[in-house]
Amino acid sequence: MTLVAGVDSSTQSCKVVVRDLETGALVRSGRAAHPDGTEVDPAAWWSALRSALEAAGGLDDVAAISIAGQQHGMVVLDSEGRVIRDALLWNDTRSAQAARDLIDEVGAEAYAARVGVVPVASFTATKLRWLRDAEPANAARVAAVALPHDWLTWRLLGYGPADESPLGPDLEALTTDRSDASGTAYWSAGAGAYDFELFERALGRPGREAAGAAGVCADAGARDTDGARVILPRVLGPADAAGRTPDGVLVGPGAGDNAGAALGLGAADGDVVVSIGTSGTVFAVTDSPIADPTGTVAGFADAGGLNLPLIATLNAARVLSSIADLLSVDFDTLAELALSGEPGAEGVVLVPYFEGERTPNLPDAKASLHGLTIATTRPATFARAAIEGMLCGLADGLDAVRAVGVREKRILLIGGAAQNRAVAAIAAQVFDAPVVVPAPGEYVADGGAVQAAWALTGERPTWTVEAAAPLPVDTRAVIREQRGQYL
Ligand SMILES: Nc1ncnc2c1ncn2[C@@H]1O[C@H](COP(=O)(O)OP(=O)(O)O)[C@@H](O)[C@H]1O
Ligand SMILES: O=C(CO)[C@@H](O)[C@H](O)COP(=O)(O)O
Repeated sequence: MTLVAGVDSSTQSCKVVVRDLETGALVRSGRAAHPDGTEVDPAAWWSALRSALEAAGGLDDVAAISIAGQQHGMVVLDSEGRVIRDALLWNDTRSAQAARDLIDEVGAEAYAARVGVVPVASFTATKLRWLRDAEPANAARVAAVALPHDWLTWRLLGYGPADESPLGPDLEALTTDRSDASGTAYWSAGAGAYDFELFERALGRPGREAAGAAGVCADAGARDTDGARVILPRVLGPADAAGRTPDGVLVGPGAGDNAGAALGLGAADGDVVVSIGTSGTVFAVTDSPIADPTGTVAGFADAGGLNLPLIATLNAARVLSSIADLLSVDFDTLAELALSGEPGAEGVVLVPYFEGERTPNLPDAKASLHGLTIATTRPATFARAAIEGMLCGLADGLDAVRAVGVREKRILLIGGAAQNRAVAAIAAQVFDAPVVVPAPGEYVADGGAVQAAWALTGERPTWTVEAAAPLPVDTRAVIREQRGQYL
């Protein structure tokens, strides 16, 4: 049996799946936790990846692997391959002013036209601008900029600081893929190329694409050794390999986690994916790139050679864990409480902007609870209002992706919180389209396994994904309508 592995290095944890190349059957899996916080030492991800791989039985009998991961995080490396400062994650909003500055300088329409996105605090470019302004000494030391999955792929290939890796700090060996590159705000899915002027505008230093690992690099002249230009990872296509691990395991291109999920689910025309993890996301695979000058919908690339228009919220599964903690209940009891009441939670509305918000773009917002009376101040209304409030943000996201031309036949509901029976049931009352909850699984890591298989064989595998029957559409207008008065 030939085995392939996929990884999801997500915000809260690292998950590994090992699958049979032929049938796609799950053979083994493993996971390890990531630290909390929006600023993380990437060494913690490397350590979690190694633990999760060990828990999944290791790579000795695995032919190929590919790493998908949380998007946008800023990993800055010096010329010795060392991480200069902790990575700023996608949900770190300190670069909100930097985003506004970049838009003032370039213009929202120009950004959308050039790279398919208008900067918000999540995107890598804004974090680089923040670094330039807040930590100029660190900005001056930057020799390469990578995303979380790029950096982990590089480490897995054997690169890193000289005292920590067999192959040493060859920054030219850094790779990324189209999907993750498109979340930087300096790579265009439409053009299939970096926009180096936008990169330089962000960091204040010129950039260039990595030439390829030593001994592999076709164009030795492309290497410039004076370090004047900052290296950006070489962008791989869907079937490309990044290289091999020191033990000979083929390494696929990797992906942003949402693109990974689309691949793992086999999302096709008519499918809109709603993912409820640390982030809430709504996305679809489309033939044409989109450029939304309002910045609501990001024109990302997918991991299969197409496009992935996407909206993201900062407040998703953690809204539910916060309210469950507040009520001192587990997730099953939270579900029971939420389902014990009527749609609309007796007028109680949670606007759940606990962490600021990205859609709508309100990085400094806070959460608020409305409509309480003495009679409605009960665990059941809080539980329902939390789920309804979180889902309403995603329903607005569905409207936004529809507004750029996406037409869904069904919604595929995935991510940790999709396993909550109240979330699935209330989703059928909030959305106005059939909701399908695929079998519980790690679809981002599965996307990594698809990439590994693709890089190994040259063919995209056609594994089947099990899904329950669609939940009947049961839209209750009151849920979204009553919230309108509090936005
Ligand atoms: N039954 C459940 N009900 C609600 N939330 C859940 C449930 N199970 C897991 N979660 C939440 O899902 C999140 C993890 O989901 P996941 O998709 O793995 O997130 P990420 O990819 O962002 O790390 C955690 O915040 C966890 O608390
Ligand atoms: O910022 C985005 C997408 O643009 C997020 O979706 C991150 O990619 C993190 O994902 P999770 O850890 O929530 O899966």
